[in-house]
Order: sequence, then C-alpha cells, then structure tokens
Amino acid sequence: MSQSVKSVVILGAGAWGTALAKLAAINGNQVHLWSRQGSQSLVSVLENAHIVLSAISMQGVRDVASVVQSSPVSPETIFVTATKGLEPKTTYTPSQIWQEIFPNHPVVVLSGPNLSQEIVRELPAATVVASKNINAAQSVQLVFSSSRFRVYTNPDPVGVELGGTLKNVIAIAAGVCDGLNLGTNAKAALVTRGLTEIVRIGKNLGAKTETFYGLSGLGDLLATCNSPLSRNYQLGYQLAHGKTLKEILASLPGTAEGVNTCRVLMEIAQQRSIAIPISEQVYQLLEGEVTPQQALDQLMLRDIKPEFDDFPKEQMW
Ligand SMILES: NC(=O)C1=CN([C@@H]2O[C@H](COP(=O)(O)OP(=O)(O)OC[C@H]3O[C@@H](n4cnc5c(N)ncnc54)[C@H](OP(=O)(O)O)[C@@H]3O)[C@@H](O)[C@H]2O)C=CC1
Ligand SMILES: O=C(CO)COP(=O)(O)O
Repeated sequence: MSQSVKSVVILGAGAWGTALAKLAAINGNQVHLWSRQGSQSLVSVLENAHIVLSAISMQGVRDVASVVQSSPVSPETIFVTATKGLEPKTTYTPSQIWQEIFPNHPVVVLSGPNLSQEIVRELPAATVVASKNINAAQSVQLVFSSSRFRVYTNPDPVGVELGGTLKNVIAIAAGVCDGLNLGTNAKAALVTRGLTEIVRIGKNLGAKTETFYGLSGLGDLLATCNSPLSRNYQLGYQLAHGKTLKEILASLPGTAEGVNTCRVLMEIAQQRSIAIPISEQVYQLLEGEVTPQQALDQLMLRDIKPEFDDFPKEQMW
C-alpha cells in the first residue's frame, strides 16, 4: 500500500479521534489532532489539509462544521465523519450535516466495529469508508489501512452511517439484557430482532439492505452488544443494576450517543410509522417510564406475528 503523504486533520481529541490520529500517523501521514481545548487554532491546522476527519461527538458537529466553514479550506479537501449519532433538530446524520455545509466537497463516512481502546492497543480490526465519491473513499482507505487496520470501501454512506448510529440503541438494550442475566438465547434474539429494526429504519431512509449485514451494520452491532468497552452497553448494564441515567452519565467515560440517538430515532419512527419495539422500550427506560423488567415483559408479551415483514404469503409455508 503506497501513497503520497497526506495532511490529515482530526477534529476532536476524544477516545476515537486520538485512536484515528494514531492510525493515520502509522502510515507516515502528517497528522494534526485538533481539540477545542488545545492551543492550535482551527484556521492554522486546516491550511493545506487533504483530509479533515471529524470525530466530534454529535452534539458538537454542527458548531464545529460551521467554524470550519468560516476558515479557508482547499477546494480539494475531503471531509470524513466518524461520529455515530443523529441531530435532534433536523434528524440529519453527521455526513448530511457536513454535506449540507460543504456541498462541493466529497464527504466520506468511516464506521465499523471499532472499539477505540482495542485499536489503541493495536489489536486487529476492520472498518468501512463509504461515499458516493469512490475516489475520495479510496484516498481515505489508503490513509488508514495498515497491517492492524483493514479498511473496506462501500458506496452506501447512509447505510454505513445508520448501521453505526442505530446499533448504539440496541447496545443499550444488550447491556440491560446482560445486566439482568437473561442468558445467551435472549441476547441472540435481542440482537437479531434489533438488526431487523435497524434494517426497517435504514431501508425507509434510503439505505441498501445488504449494507446492514456488513461490517458497519451486523459487525458493529456484534462488537458493541458484546463488549463492556462499549459505553452504550455499559449504560444499559448499569441501568439493569438499578442506577439512574443521571448517575450513570456522571461517571461514564466519554460519550454514549445511544441516549440522544434513541430520542431522534423515536421521532423518525413515529413520523414514518415504522415499528421499532426494542428501541421503543429503550426509549421508555431512558425516560424513566418503565423498569428494565417491565421493558422485558412488554417485549415478550407483544402480539405474536410472522418473523419477516415482507415475505410474500405464497413463500411462507
Ligand atoms: N470511542 C469509540 O470507540 C468510538 C466512538 N465513535 C464515535 O465517535 C464520536 C466521538 O466519540 P469518542 O471520541 O469516544 O467521544 P469522547 O467523549 O471521548 O470525545 C468527544 C470529542 O468531541 C469533542 N466535542 C464535543 N462537543 C464539542 C463541541 N461543541 N465543540 C468541539 N468539540 C466538541 C470533545 O471535545 P472536549 O474533549 O473538548 O469535550 C471530544 O474531543 C461519537 O459519535 C462516537 O459514537 C465511533 C467509533 C468508535
Ligand atoms: O461505536 C463503537 C464501536 O464501534 C463504540 O461504542 P460506544 O460508543 O458504545 O463505546
């Protein structure tokens, strides 16, 4: 894998931004890791940037993107987003925000089963870079690919981004499931039916179904629902042990995007009449409207139904 040295700016020096900066630096790229708390001005780091990657948590994306907009950036600059969230006011994904603010620049989504603590330890991992602009996706692929980090391209940015974003809600449910000691069968059922909900929403929002069965969908769902390293999983686990959301958020290291994502997801599902029963129970749990046990009972006692929504009747038996 040979390529010319690129100037890469990483916005956000949190857990994920720091891990991604390390990956880009391993390949000899010139990397600037920017944080609002650091001494470097955004204007100075953006000068001559080939790639600007945002690893800002969802709540700060639009503010930071607007500041970048008021700074001089090369017309060739590729924007990459690694945030997993949805904007409450617009229900936009992060890439939709970047594309709205930079309509003439390529925007690439980077998402996959990527628990940052494992990546910092240089354990092997894989991810996906997705864009409508294949050349931009390939440039980003070269910047981050190494013997420890395998990067695939994908032409479905919305699907890749929604897989990474929506699985956080199911990861909260998975943490609850493990926290209540419900067993392996329950967990398998939860994760599989959770994927069904992600596919329903994703298809409705224009994503390709097969994307959700790849690394950024099923892959990330499996990683996040099975690892105590996941903040979203941890949050669910602690809810099951009787802690309040407020108490958990006060001690959680970093951002658990699933909390805000769940609220926006409920709005999307209601507007579009999409059934997402697991996510709905996560929502009610986060709002303090049900206990973990009540959420479980509500799911188990739903009306019985066929497994798949859209099997033609003649193919069912
Ligand atoms: N950690 C992981 O394993 C992975 C995380 N992600 C996603 O990446 C995103 C970031 O996660 P992570 O790094 O773990 O989170 P952290 O909480 O560790 O870091 C969040 C970063 O966003 C910055 N930030 C937040 N709001 C603003 C703002 N208004 N202006 C400027 N900067 C802001 C924070 O700056 P400050 O420190 O100054 O508050 C910090 O640098 C999330 O969407 C997450 O879902 C994706 C894959 C893996
Ligand atoms: O997205 C992640 C792994 O791919 C990180 O998950 P958490 O945000 O739940 O820690």
